[in-house]
Amino acid sequence: MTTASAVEFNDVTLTLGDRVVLSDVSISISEGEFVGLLGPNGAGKTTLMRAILGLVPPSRGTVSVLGRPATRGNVAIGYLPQARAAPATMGLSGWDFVASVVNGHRLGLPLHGKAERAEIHRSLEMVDAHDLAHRRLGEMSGGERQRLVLAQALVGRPRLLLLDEPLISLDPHRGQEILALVRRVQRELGVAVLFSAHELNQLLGVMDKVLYLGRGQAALGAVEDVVTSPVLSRLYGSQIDVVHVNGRIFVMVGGHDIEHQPHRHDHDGSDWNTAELEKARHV
Ligand SMILES: Nc1ncnc2c1ncn2[C@@H]1O[C@H](COP(=O)(O)OP(=O)(O)OP(=O)(O)O)[C@@H](O)[C@H]1O
Repeated sequence: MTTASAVEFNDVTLTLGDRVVLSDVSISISEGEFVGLLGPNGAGKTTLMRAILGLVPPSRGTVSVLGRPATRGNVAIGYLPQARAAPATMGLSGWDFVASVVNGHRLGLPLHGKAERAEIHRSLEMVDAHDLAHRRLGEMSGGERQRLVLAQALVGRPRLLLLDEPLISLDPHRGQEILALVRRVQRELGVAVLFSAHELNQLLGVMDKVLYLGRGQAALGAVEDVVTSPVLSRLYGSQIDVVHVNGRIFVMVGGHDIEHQPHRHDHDGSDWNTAELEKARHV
Protein backbone atom coordinates (compact mmCIF):
# COMPACT_ATOMS: atom_id res chain seq x y z
CA MET A 1 0.00 0.00 0.00
CA THR A 2 1.37 3.45 -0.87
CA THR A 3 1.04 6.36 1.57
CA ALA A 4 -0.57 9.46 0.17
CA SER A 5 1.64 12.49 -0.34
CA ALA A 6 0.73 15.76 1.28
CA VAL A 7 2.91 17.54 -1.28
CA GLU A 8 4.55 16.25 -4.42
CA PHE A 9 6.81 18.14 -6.83
CA ASN A 10 7.65 16.40 -10.09
CA ASP A 11 10.51 18.05 -12.04
CA VAL A 12 9.27 21.47 -10.96
CA THR A 13 10.80 24.72 -12.16
CA LEU A 14 9.56 27.93 -10.53
CA THR A 15 10.30 31.24 -12.17
CA LEU A 16 9.60 34.76 -10.88
CA GLY A 17 10.06 37.42 -13.55
CA ASP A 18 13.26 36.31 -15.27
CA ARG A 19 14.63 34.66 -12.12
CA VAL A 20 14.63 30.86 -11.92
CA VAL A 21 14.02 30.24 -8.21
CA LEU A 22 13.83 26.42 -8.29
CA SER A 23 14.98 24.22 -11.11
CA ASP A 24 13.82 20.63 -11.81
CA VAL A 25 12.93 19.89 -8.20
CA SER A 26 11.30 16.55 -7.33
CA ILE A 27 10.27 16.01 -3.71
CA SER A 28 7.53 14.23 -1.80
CA ILE A 29 6.27 15.10 1.68
CA SER A 30 4.10 12.43 3.32
CA GLU A 31 0.85 13.09 5.14
CA GLY A 32 1.38 13.81 8.83
CA GLU A 33 5.09 14.57 8.43
CA PHE A 34 6.86 17.56 10.04
CA VAL A 35 9.37 18.99 7.57
CA GLY A 36 11.74 21.85 8.44
CA LEU A 37 12.39 24.14 5.46
CA LEU A 38 15.82 25.77 5.49
CA GLY A 39 18.15 27.60 3.16
CA PRO A 40 19.81 30.98 2.77
CA ASN A 41 17.88 34.21 2.21
CA GLY A 42 16.33 34.23 -1.22
CA ALA A 43 16.72 30.45 -1.71
CA GLY A 44 13.01 30.15 -2.52
CA LYS A 45 11.32 29.00 0.70
CA THR A 46 8.39 31.41 0.40
CA THR A 47 8.12 30.80 -3.34
CA LEU A 48 7.93 27.03 -2.76
CA MET A 49 5.06 27.57 -0.30
CA ARG A 50 3.31 29.87 -2.77
CA ALA A 51 3.58 27.15 -5.44
CA ILE A 52 1.87 24.71 -3.04
CA LEU A 53 -0.86 27.32 -2.56
CA GLY A 54 -1.32 27.51 -6.34
CA LEU A 55 -0.14 31.15 -6.36
CA VAL A 56 3.02 30.50 -8.37
CA PRO A 57 2.26 28.08 -11.22
CA PRO A 58 5.31 26.03 -12.22
CA SER A 59 6.93 26.98 -15.50
CA ARG A 60 7.75 23.26 -15.84
CA GLY A 61 6.63 20.12 -14.04
CA THR A 62 3.70 19.50 -11.71
CA VAL A 63 2.85 20.33 -8.10
CA SER A 64 0.29 18.10 -6.33
CA VAL A 65 -1.28 18.70 -2.94
CA LEU A 66 -3.01 15.78 -1.21
CA GLY A 67 -3.27 13.94 -4.51
CA ARG A 68 -4.64 16.84 -6.60
CA PRO A 69 -3.02 19.54 -8.70
CA ALA A 70 -2.17 22.63 -6.62
CA THR A 71 -4.93 25.24 -6.92
CA ARG A 72 -5.70 28.57 -5.30
CA GLY A 73 -8.10 28.64 -2.37
CA ASN A 74 -7.40 25.08 -1.22
CA VAL A 75 -9.14 24.88 2.18
CA ALA A 76 -7.13 21.76 3.05
CA ILE A 77 -4.12 24.06 3.54
CA GLY A 78 -3.59 26.30 6.57
CA TYR A 79 -1.11 29.06 5.74
CA LEU A 80 0.82 31.30 8.08
CA PRO A 81 2.45 33.89 5.81
CA GLN A 82 5.73 35.61 6.61
CA ALA A 83 4.22 39.12 6.54
CA ARG A 84 1.58 39.21 9.26
CA ALA A 85 0.39 41.14 12.33
CA ALA A 86 -0.43 44.10 10.10
CA PRO A 87 -1.01 47.34 12.05
CA ALA A 88 -4.66 47.32 10.93
CA THR A 89 -5.31 44.18 12.98
CA MET A 90 -3.91 45.56 16.25
CA GLY A 91 -7.29 46.92 17.39
CA LEU A 92 -9.02 43.55 16.88
CA SER A 93 -9.78 41.14 19.69
CA GLY A 94 -8.23 37.67 19.50
CA TRP A 95 -11.66 36.27 18.65
CA ASP A 96 -12.30 38.73 15.80
CA PHE A 97 -8.82 38.18 14.44
CA VAL A 98 -9.35 34.42 14.16
CA ALA A 99 -12.94 34.89 12.94
CA SER A 100 -11.75 37.28 10.19
CA VAL A 101 -10.32 34.41 8.12
CA VAL A 102 -13.73 32.81 7.88
CA ASN A 103 -14.95 35.71 5.80
CA GLY A 104 -11.51 36.70 4.64
CA HIS A 105 -8.83 34.92 2.66
CA ARG A 106 -10.20 31.41 3.22
CA LEU A 107 -13.42 32.03 1.40
CA GLY A 108 -15.53 29.01 0.62
CA LEU A 109 -15.27 27.56 4.10
CA PRO A 110 -18.54 25.69 4.62
CA LEU A 111 -19.26 27.19 8.04
CA HIS A 112 -22.21 29.26 9.23
CA GLY A 113 -23.44 30.69 12.50
CA LYS A 114 -23.15 28.18 15.32
CA ALA A 115 -20.81 25.83 13.46
CA GLU A 116 -18.60 28.77 12.58
CA ARG A 117 -18.38 29.88 16.22
CA ALA A 118 -17.63 26.32 17.33
CA GLU A 119 -14.83 26.14 14.79
CA ILE A 120 -13.29 29.39 16.04
CA HIS A 121 -13.52 28.09 19.64
CA ARG A 122 -11.88 24.84 18.61
CA SER A 123 -9.02 26.63 16.83
CA LEU A 124 -8.41 28.89 19.84
CA GLU A 125 -8.43 25.89 22.15
CA MET A 126 -5.98 23.98 19.97
CA VAL A 127 -3.36 26.67 20.61
CA ASP A 128 -4.31 27.36 24.26
CA ALA A 129 -5.48 30.84 23.33
CA HIS A 130 -8.92 30.96 24.87
CA ASP A 131 -7.77 33.60 27.34
CA LEU A 132 -6.71 35.76 24.38
CA ALA A 133 -10.16 35.81 22.75
CA HIS A 134 -11.24 39.08 24.41
CA ARG A 135 -7.91 40.89 24.48
CA ARG A 136 -6.70 43.24 21.78
CA LEU A 137 -3.85 42.16 19.54
CA GLY A 138 -2.06 45.46 20.16
CA GLU A 139 -1.80 44.56 23.86
CA MET A 140 -0.33 41.10 23.32
CA SER A 141 3.24 39.83 23.24
CA GLY A 142 4.72 38.56 19.97
CA GLY A 143 4.35 34.96 21.17
CA GLU A 144 0.66 35.45 22.05
CA ARG A 145 -0.05 37.01 18.65
CA GLN A 146 1.77 34.13 17.01
CA ARG A 147 -0.54 31.65 18.75
CA LEU A 148 -3.52 33.50 17.28
CA VAL A 149 -2.01 33.48 13.80
CA LEU A 150 -1.62 29.74 14.21
CA ALA A 151 -5.26 29.50 15.37
CA GLN A 152 -6.24 31.31 12.15
CA ALA A 153 -4.31 28.76 10.10
CA LEU A 154 -6.17 25.92 11.88
CA VAL A 155 -9.66 27.18 11.02
CA GLY A 156 -11.32 24.74 8.60
CA ARG A 157 -9.33 21.69 9.80
CA PRO A 158 -6.51 21.76 7.26
CA ARG A 159 -4.52 18.61 6.46
CA LEU A 160 -1.41 20.58 5.57
CA LEU A 161 0.09 23.55 7.43
CA LEU A 162 2.50 25.90 5.68
CA LEU A 163 4.22 28.01 8.30
CA ASP A 164 6.54 30.67 6.86
CA GLU A 165 9.10 31.62 9.52
CA PRO A 166 6.82 31.48 12.58
CA LEU A 167 9.81 31.98 14.88
CA ILE A 168 11.02 35.23 13.37
CA SER A 169 11.20 38.08 15.90
CA LEU A 170 10.55 35.75 18.86
CA ASP A 171 13.20 35.24 21.52
CA PRO A 172 14.58 31.66 21.75
CA HIS A 173 12.38 30.75 24.74
CA ARG A 174 9.13 31.95 23.09
CA GLY A 175 10.32 30.32 19.87
CA GLN A 176 10.65 26.96 21.62
CA GLU A 177 7.13 27.35 23.03
CA ILE A 178 5.66 27.98 19.56
CA LEU A 179 7.62 25.08 18.12
CA ALA A 180 6.39 22.71 20.86
CA LEU A 181 2.84 23.94 20.26
CA VAL A 182 3.05 23.29 16.50
CA ARG A 183 4.48 19.83 17.17
CA ARG A 184 1.62 19.02 19.56
CA VAL A 185 -1.02 20.29 17.10
CA GLN A 186 0.63 18.35 14.28
CA ARG A 187 0.49 15.11 16.28
CA GLU A 188 -3.03 15.63 17.61
CA LEU A 189 -4.50 16.51 14.22
CA GLY A 190 -2.20 14.32 12.12
CA VAL A 191 -1.50 17.22 9.75
CA ALA A 192 1.61 17.56 7.61
CA VAL A 193 3.69 20.62 8.50
CA LEU A 194 6.14 22.55 6.36
CA PHE A 195 7.92 24.94 8.72
CA SER A 196 10.47 27.42 7.41
CA ALA A 197 13.17 28.78 9.68
CA HIS A 198 16.67 30.20 9.71
CA GLU A 199 17.95 28.30 12.75
CA LEU A 200 18.50 24.62 12.08
CA ASN A 201 19.21 23.86 15.75
CA GLN A 202 15.81 25.05 16.94
CA LEU A 203 14.15 22.41 14.77
CA LEU A 204 16.39 19.47 15.73
CA GLY A 205 14.44 16.84 17.62
CA VAL A 206 11.15 18.28 16.37
CA MET A 207 11.23 17.80 12.61
CA ASP A 208 10.92 14.39 10.97
CA LYS A 209 12.81 15.56 7.89
CA VAL A 210 14.59 18.61 6.61
CA LEU A 211 14.13 20.24 3.20
CA TYR A 212 17.11 22.38 2.31
CA LEU A 213 17.03 24.77 -0.64
CA GLY A 214 19.94 26.50 -2.33
CA ARG A 215 20.97 27.65 -5.81
CA GLY A 216 17.72 26.41 -7.34
CA GLN A 217 18.10 22.91 -5.96
CA ALA A 218 16.51 21.01 -3.09
CA ALA A 219 17.54 18.18 -0.76
CA LEU A 220 14.90 16.43 1.36
CA GLY A 221 15.62 13.72 3.91
CA ALA A 222 16.71 12.90 7.45
CA VAL A 223 18.92 15.56 9.07
CA GLU A 224 21.93 13.20 9.12
CA ASP A 225 21.60 12.62 5.36
CA VAL A 226 21.01 16.23 4.29
CA VAL A 227 22.96 18.37 6.73
CA THR A 228 26.34 17.14 5.54
CA SER A 229 29.32 18.91 4.05
CA PRO A 230 28.88 17.50 0.50
CA VAL A 231 25.12 18.21 0.27
CA LEU A 232 25.27 21.72 1.75
CA SER A 233 28.42 22.63 -0.24
CA ARG A 234 26.44 21.78 -3.38
CA LEU A 235 23.41 23.86 -2.28
CA TYR A 236 25.45 26.87 -1.13
CA GLY A 237 27.93 26.64 -4.02
CA SER A 238 30.80 27.02 -1.58
CA GLN A 239 32.81 24.80 0.79
CA ILE A 240 30.61 24.22 3.86
CA ASP A 241 31.77 22.42 6.99
CA VAL A 242 29.23 20.74 9.25
CA VAL A 243 30.35 20.50 12.86
CA HIS A 244 28.49 18.58 15.60
CA VAL A 245 28.95 19.84 19.17
CA ASN A 246 26.91 18.61 22.16
CA GLY A 247 23.88 17.70 20.07
CA ARG A 248 23.97 20.98 18.13
CA ILE A 249 24.96 21.34 14.50
CA PHE A 250 27.01 24.24 13.20
CA VAL A 251 27.00 24.98 9.50
CA MET A 252 30.27 26.78 8.88
CA VAL A 253 31.90 28.63 6.05
CA GLY A 254 35.50 29.76 6.50
CA GLY A 255 35.26 29.27 10.29
CA HIS A 256 32.00 31.27 10.68
CA ASP A 257 28.59 29.91 11.60
CA ILE A 258 26.23 30.65 8.71
CA GLU A 259 23.16 30.84 10.95
CA HIS A 260 24.63 33.80 12.78
CA GLN A 261 25.22 35.89 9.70
CA PRO A 262 22.69 38.72 9.26
CA HIS A 263 19.49 37.71 7.50
CA ARG A 264 17.69 40.08 5.21
CA HIS A 265 14.12 40.04 4.08
CA ASP A 266 14.29 42.84 1.56
CA HIS A 267 14.07 40.56 -1.47
CA ASP A 268 16.24 42.82 -3.53
CA GLY A 269 17.16 39.97 -5.83
CA SER A 270 20.81 40.04 -4.77
CA ASP A 271 22.58 36.78 -4.18
CA TRP A 272 23.12 36.07 -0.47
CA ASN A 273 25.14 32.99 -1.37
CA THR A 274 27.90 34.93 -3.00
CA ALA A 275 27.86 38.26 -1.18
CA GLU A 276 27.37 37.02 2.38
CA LEU A 277 29.64 34.02 2.04
CA GLU A 278 32.40 36.26 0.71
CA LYS A 279 31.89 38.64 3.63
CA ALA A 280 31.92 35.76 6.13
CA ARG A 281 35.19 34.51 4.70
CA HIS A 282 36.93 37.84 5.15
CA VAL A 283 35.89 39.01 8.63
N1 LIG B 1 8.45 39.23 -8.40
C1 LIG B 1 9.71 38.80 -8.40
N2 LIG B 1 10.48 38.88 -9.53
C2 LIG B 1 11.73 38.41 -9.56
N3 LIG B 1 12.35 37.86 -8.48
C3 LIG B 1 11.65 37.76 -7.34
C4 LIG B 1 10.29 38.21 -7.23
N4 LIG B 1 9.87 37.98 -5.96
C5 LIG B 1 10.90 37.39 -5.31
N5 LIG B 1 11.98 37.27 -6.13
C6 LIG B 1 13.27 36.66 -5.82
O1 LIG B 1 13.08 35.25 -5.78
C7 LIG B 1 13.98 34.66 -4.84
C8 LIG B 1 13.22 33.74 -3.89
O2 LIG B 1 12.50 34.52 -2.95
P1 LIG B 1 11.81 33.85 -1.67
O3 LIG B 1 11.07 34.93 -0.96
O4 LIG B 1 11.04 32.66 -2.10
O5 LIG B 1 13.06 33.36 -0.82
P2 LIG B 1 13.14 32.89 0.70
O6 LIG B 1 13.99 31.67 0.73
O7 LIG B 1 11.76 32.77 1.27
O8 LIG B 1 13.90 34.11 1.36
P3 LIG B 1 13.93 34.66 2.86
O9 LIG B 1 14.68 33.66 3.67
O10 LIG B 1 14.67 35.94 2.71
O11 LIG B 1 12.51 34.85 3.32
C9 LIG B 1 14.68 35.83 -4.14
O12 LIG B 1 15.95 35.97 -4.72
C10 LIG B 1 13.80 37.02 -4.46
O13 LIG B 1 14.56 38.20 -4.49
